[in-house]
Amino acid sequence: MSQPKKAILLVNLGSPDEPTPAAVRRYLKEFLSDRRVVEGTGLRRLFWLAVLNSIVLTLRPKKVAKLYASIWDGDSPLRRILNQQVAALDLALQTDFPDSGVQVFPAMTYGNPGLAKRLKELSDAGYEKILVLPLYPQFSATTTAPIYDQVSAFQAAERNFPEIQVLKDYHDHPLYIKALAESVRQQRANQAVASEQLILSYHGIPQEYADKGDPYQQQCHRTSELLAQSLGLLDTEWQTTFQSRFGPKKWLQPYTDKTLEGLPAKGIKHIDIISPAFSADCLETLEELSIENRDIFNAAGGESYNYIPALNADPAMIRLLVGLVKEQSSSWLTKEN
Ligand SMILES: C=CC1=C(C)c2cc3[nH]c(cc4nc(cc5[nH]c(cc1n2)c(C)c5CCC(=O)O)C(CCC(=O)O)=C4C)c(C)c3C=C
Ligand SMILES: [Fe+2]
Ligand SMILES: [Fe+2]
Repeated sequence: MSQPKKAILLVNLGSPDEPTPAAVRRYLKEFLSDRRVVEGTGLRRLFWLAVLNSIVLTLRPKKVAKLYASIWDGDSPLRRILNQQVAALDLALQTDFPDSGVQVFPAMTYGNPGLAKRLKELSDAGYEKILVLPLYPQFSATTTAPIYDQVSAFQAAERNFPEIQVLKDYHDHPLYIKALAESVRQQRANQAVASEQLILSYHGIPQEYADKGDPYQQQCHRTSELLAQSLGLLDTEWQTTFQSRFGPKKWLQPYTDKTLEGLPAKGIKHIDIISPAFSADCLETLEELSIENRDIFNAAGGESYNYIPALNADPAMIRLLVGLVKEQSSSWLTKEN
């Protein structure tokens, strides 16, 4: 009897197709029109769409295209690393479970390769089971929920569709914490001057979203606590901050840039900084954290600033992904299923 075709979809946020103002504009329009990302109904929604079209999409693409150009590496790092993660997970599964028949594919919530199109392609190609792994360790209604929305919209539009399962989060998964801890230890083993603090900088969300029940902030704090415990850090040796503010509203605090600006005056001049919410390096880490925030820290009197890369396609990340697949769909990995 032939086996049902099974697919694993690794999904990340998305990037523009190229680092040009026109491509960035298309990407930002799709991303920032999502009601999960910028909430609001009625007049608030109309006001946001007016601001988006008249101000944001006029001014931002030119500035952001330059930032993307400064980190572009034949492709957006986020998409290039997603493809590496897909290839590495696929290889690990074919090696460990050669008869499983499971195949791994990339998808992105916004831009290409788009999730909605990918689901339709897999369904048309006869895949009967799909495991969607959003590459967001912490669940947020602004990032993971849009993946659920696209899966539901796809199913709502079809008469018959594959069985689809979506992983909600892995913020406290032992293999995730272990992978983060290993990367901090590796950084610390090689440094000339010992760091005084580990900064855990997460992408922010508007404070209002957290107040209304988004569990993201709590999950970020839990990840930080588990990582600090695993590294045996004292309370004074680490702190959690939030980066990548967008717009004039209050976002989760403390803000990364303001914190970094204040550290040297408190006598903390040597730091390591890691961004556990990003499973792959991207604009927000390679540019904002590694360049902009480094400059802020150094200008305030900081002396060493070590950015610890995202887990990317490191073996520890792939072990985590294999672990997640086993837990979510262990039966897929045997021949009969
Ligand atoms: C209201 C706006 C935004 C919310 C809420 C938000 C949440 C959020 N985003 C990520 C992960 C990423 N964001 C990235 C870029 C990015 N984010 C926003 C806005 C919001 N994000 C914008 C406008 C942009 C684009 C760049 C810019 O114009 O400043 C990226 C990088 C993409 C890349 O191609 O490199 C990632 C990844 C998380 C995890 C999150 C909330 C939990
Ligand atoms: Fe973002
Ligand atoms: Fe940013």
